[in-house]
Amino acid sequence: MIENDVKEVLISREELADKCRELGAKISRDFEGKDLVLVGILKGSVVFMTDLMKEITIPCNIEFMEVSSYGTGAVSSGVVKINKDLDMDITGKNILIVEDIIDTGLTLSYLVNYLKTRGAAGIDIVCLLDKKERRTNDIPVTYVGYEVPDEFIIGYGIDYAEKYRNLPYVASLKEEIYQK
Ligand SMILES: O=P(O)(O)OC[C@H]1O[C@H](OP(=O)(O)OP(=O)(O)O)[C@H](O)[C@@H]1O
Ligand SMILES: Nc1nc2[nH]cnc2c(=O)[nH]1
Repeated sequence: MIENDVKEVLISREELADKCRELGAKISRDFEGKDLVLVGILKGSVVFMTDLMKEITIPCNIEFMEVSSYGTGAVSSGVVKINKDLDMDITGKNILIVEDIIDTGLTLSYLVNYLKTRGAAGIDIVCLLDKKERRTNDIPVTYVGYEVPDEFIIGYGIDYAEKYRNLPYVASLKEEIYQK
């Protein structure tokens, strides 16, 4: 049972559903009349993206990119790699990057710079979880769901070594699992 490796449940499924409703309503208001493209960053954002997009009531395109910097473990390699790029031309579009978690900020600062080179009219970020105390790359995040402590976070799309993405809530992982 994957639940046995959970140290503490940090955000329940009910709280996550409420947060998606709240963020979806704000985004729908703020981007009314604009050419909006949601860009989900695989794989971690997949659950958040799915729940959030159902709460957005204005027309929008859905795109995905896959980038990685963490390899299979708990420590970032420091180098961001694009494994899957956008499928569409984003010239003149308003991009809303949908991320699960911001930690050092390396991934998002790399992505924002990259998307600027692709001719986007505007780039905003919605990030479910913010590990603020770990930030090394300062990056403006337009919408933040929750601040989380500097613990190893899993669940609701977020993995450790590709496991635990299917936990329906956000939790911290027991130290003995990732310090093995
Ligand atoms: O702020 P940073 O220190 O850059 O960390 C945040 C990034 O780390 C995670 O992705 P990961 O590379 O683990 O890939 P995944 O989404 O496929 O799990 C997460 O989804 C963010 O993209
Ligand atoms: N799974 C996971 N990925 C991360 N990437 C950056 N921080 C984290 C974290 O706490 N958990």
